[in-house]
Amino acid sequence: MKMECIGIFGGTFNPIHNGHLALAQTVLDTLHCTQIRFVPAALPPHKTAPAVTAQHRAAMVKLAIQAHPQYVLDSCELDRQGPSYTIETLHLLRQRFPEQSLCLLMGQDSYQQLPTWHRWQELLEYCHLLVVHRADLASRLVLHAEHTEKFVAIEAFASQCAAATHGFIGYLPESPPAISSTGIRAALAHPGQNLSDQLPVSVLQYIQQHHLYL
Ligand SMILES: Nc1ncnc2c1ncn2[C@@H]1O[C@H](COP(=O)(O)OP(=O)(O)OP(=O)(O)O)[C@@H](O)[C@H]1O
Ligand SMILES: O=C(O)c1ccc[n+]([C@@H]2O[C@H](COP(=O)([O-])O)[C@@H](O)[C@H]2O)c1
Repeated sequence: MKMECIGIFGGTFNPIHNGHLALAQTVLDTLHCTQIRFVPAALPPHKTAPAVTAQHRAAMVKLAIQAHPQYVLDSCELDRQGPSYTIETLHLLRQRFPEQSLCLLMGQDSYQQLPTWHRWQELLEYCHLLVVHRADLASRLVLHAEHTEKFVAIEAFASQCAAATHGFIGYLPESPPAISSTGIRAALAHPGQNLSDQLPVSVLQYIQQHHLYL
């Protein structure tokens, strides 16, 4: 029998953009997850505290995903104090979903930084890990030595996500568009630019209504 697979997509989402949404759609098409949980980081561990509050960032995620029945806003990191360590989020989600397969999603840039994450070697005890290629990153995926035995080709990875609760790594070579929140923030600081191909209109309207990123 196939196991339910839940995608976990953490990010600063400052703001959420079409690259994030394309990543989620590619994952849905590949893994047949029943849901993807978008988890905005309250205090991203490796970034300076965002000027835009976690509440605003979460509200933009909610708007961006509201029309998609398989996308869920998970605010669990907003309820915690201190840095938003992913291992703590996974611990919580594993308690909430003990029988399901959990798959942590991340872009290739995040994966290359993984050894700097809090208790990173324990991540695979809680979830699978799917790394998605990032078009604006020239280099190819460099697997961490600790992961070589856990890495499987994408077809086998999709099968493992339907058979095991955690423990495998996969790589999706299809790139979402080369969009970044950094680029969007820079563009928003110069009003008059057309960003409608980079983020949902509802998010753009929210940004304008609340005078964010000026
Ligand atoms: N265009 C993209 N292609 C592939 N992965 C992406 C893309 N944009 C973001 N991601 C991934 O989504 C996750 C959350 O990203 P994040 O919210 O930090 O957005 P970002 O665009 O990278 O932000 P910033 O430019 O502020 O660093 C990270 O794992 C990141 O690698
Ligand atoms: O747990 C950690 O130590 C850790 C370190 C860096 C990043 N993360 C998580 O990785 C996700 C993407 O991070 P960022 O900084 O690219 O938005 C987000 O959910 C962060 O909380 C987690």
